Amino acid sequence: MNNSEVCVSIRNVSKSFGKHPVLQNINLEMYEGEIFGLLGPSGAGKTTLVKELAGLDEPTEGENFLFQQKMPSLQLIKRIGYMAQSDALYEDLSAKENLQFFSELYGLKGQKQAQRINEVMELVQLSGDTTKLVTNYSGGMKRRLSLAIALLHEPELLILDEPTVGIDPVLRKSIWKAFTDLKTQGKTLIVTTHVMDEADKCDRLGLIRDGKLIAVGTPKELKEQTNASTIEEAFLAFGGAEQ
Ligand SMILES: Nc1ncnc2c1ncn2[C@@H]1O[C@H](COP(=O)(O)OP(=O)(O)OP(=O)(O)O)[C@@H](O)[C@H]1O
Repeated sequence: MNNSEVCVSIRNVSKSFGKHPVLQNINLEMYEGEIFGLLGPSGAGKTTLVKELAGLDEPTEGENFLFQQKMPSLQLIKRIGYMAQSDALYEDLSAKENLQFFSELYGLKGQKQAQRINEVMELVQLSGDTTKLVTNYSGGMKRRLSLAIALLHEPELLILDEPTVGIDPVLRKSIWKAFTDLKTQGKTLIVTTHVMDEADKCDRLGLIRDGKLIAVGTPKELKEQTNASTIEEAFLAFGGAEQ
């Protein structure tokens, strides 16, 4: 993995909201073609960090680089797919109309647009509900539609903030299968999660607590370093709080 190209470089990044430090001197590199998991309890700073990586916020100190370019960068928008923690969907439109709207933003038109909409809806198993209004979607369906939107323009880097919240275990499994398929195609995925069995599916993990990166490594390395049999135990041994 370390021979791969660096895709994301987080350099001395700190972030404060007023006097409240939320990220404290984070240094981290992520490589092309890996699934990198950011794991930490609620309020640890995961969303704040991935928002910066998606170009939606900026650090108070330090710099973030994606594909060797400093963020935020408008040029990189087409290369990134971002799925926010709360779904940013038009409730009064159908799923298909939402997808068409976002396709236009990315310059996807005509036959290519129709093809991509079919592909992503199949991937998230919503093909039968394309014409339904989003307001009539369940929470899990909305999560899946948000994921479909993030995938529309075939981005090289996917930044997914708790992508499987509210999704049942069976579908969660198939979504993780889709993540590993995307990785096989050479995509890079950054996934924030609280869920320990998801953490185990990542190639590498960054454990975050109170805005600090307390450990980085493969799930196996993190468990071995702490003599732990589970990621949860490893997290606690590194000084993390209860999940
Ligand atoms: N715009 C903001 N203004 C003030 N404080 C903020 C803002 N955004 C986030 N915070 C604070 O920053 C801290 C980290 O929040 P963040 O959402 O990054 O955590 P998280 O690890 O993603 O948590 P969760 O898993 O619950 O989403 C929290 O204390 C939160 O209240």
